[in-house]
Amino acid sequence: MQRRPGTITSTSPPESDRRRSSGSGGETRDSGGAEIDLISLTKTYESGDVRALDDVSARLAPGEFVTFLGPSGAGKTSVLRLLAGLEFPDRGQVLLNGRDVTSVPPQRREMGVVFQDYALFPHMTVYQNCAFPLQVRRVPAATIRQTVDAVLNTVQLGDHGDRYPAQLSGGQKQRVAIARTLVYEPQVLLMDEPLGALDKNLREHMQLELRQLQQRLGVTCVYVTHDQDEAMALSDRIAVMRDGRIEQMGSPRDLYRNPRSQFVAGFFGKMNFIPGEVTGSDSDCVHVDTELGVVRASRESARLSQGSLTAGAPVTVAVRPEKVSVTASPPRGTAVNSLALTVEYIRYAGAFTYVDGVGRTRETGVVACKGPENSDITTGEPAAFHFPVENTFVFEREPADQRGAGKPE
Ligand SMILES: Nc1ncnc2c1ncn2[C@@H]1O[C@H](COP(=O)(O)OP(=O)(O)OP(=O)(O)O)[C@@H](O)[C@H]1O
Repeated sequence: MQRRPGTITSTSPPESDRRRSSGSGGETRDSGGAEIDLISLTKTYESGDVRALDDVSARLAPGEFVTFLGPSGAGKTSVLRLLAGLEFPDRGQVLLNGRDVTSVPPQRREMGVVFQDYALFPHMTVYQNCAFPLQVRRVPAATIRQTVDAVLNTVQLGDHGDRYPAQLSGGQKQRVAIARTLVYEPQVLLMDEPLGALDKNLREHMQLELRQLQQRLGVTCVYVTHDQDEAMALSDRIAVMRDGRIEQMGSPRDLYRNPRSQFVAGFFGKMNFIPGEVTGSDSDCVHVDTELGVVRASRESARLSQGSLTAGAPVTVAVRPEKVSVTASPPRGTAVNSLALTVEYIRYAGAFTYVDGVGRTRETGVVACKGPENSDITTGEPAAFHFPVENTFVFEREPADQRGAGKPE
């Protein structure tokens, strides 16, 4: 059954029978998530002197998984808290299926919230933890049993209902925390670093589970993390936040391939950054003088304002290690973007080999990511590092403390 746009649940019993049906395996089936509109959200906390959110706007499609990613203090949690109704904006609106819920209190929004600390009741079993919110709302016992059983099956804990939180692994506890929000049948799941407390292996496993669960239920998911790998693995789209604003929003692939700023480029995967100055441009390319030599970038991959295209403008050249080839001698023919460097390290990483090249001062360098073969390259010897003009970005130079993470180590 399709949900009516604009429906907001009250604290009354969940609409289990109308909206969710139990499959033969006792799994929950849901009819979809809500569309969310964030419109010009601006927020300054009373005790704070910084603007936590500054004109944040985004539209999230029903069933979409959107991650807010950014460094500490960028405003990620503030977005989530405004969405949940735990804070209210100074300006702007939150729409749920087109309906303004900006002033609606948290318990009247159809949203489940999961935080990093699972906040389970230690003296209650898994089943009781999930049943409690429904008991408080005086849902009939038979409905509670049916709903909790179905939800525990959904998170694959159907046979763990009698356990206490202390008898569960971190991943299982987090699944109970998720299950507890699903009993409300939310159209939206809000998650703030929910996997932050888990070790790497379990975290990766839970990422997969979370994504599968979200896709199965069709719920709209808003996720907060500062971990770019997690964001890439989970999301349909990522909003990269910085200083209370969305710097860029797009699919993981789009952000990786077409970063609009040095900050975003540095947040995804590894990136070589080489400082330089513009020497000129023609109809095809921007020319940049760097400590390693002259580099050209196609006009399409130059993210420069007209003012920064003038000779002498400080810029940063950026190229992905996997776009850099390295050979003992320069390639035949054109010498464009071919840098004569000294091989400092060769690092074998299983399927790949990283080759680190440095310039004369050894302060600036380029990392190439190659297949395992590299027999003609030797540590301490000269080599040519070359990369295509069309894969070379040029960004306005960022102050050192504002660059994104992710430079090749
Ligand atoms: N209750 C509050 N009172 C005052 N300032 C606050 C409050 N909550 C957040 N801030 C400030 O608002 C800004 C954004 O905080 P927010 O928690 O949204 O960032 P974040 O990106 O989630 O950071 P983190 O990754 O560290 O959790 C920060 O400068 C923070 O110090």
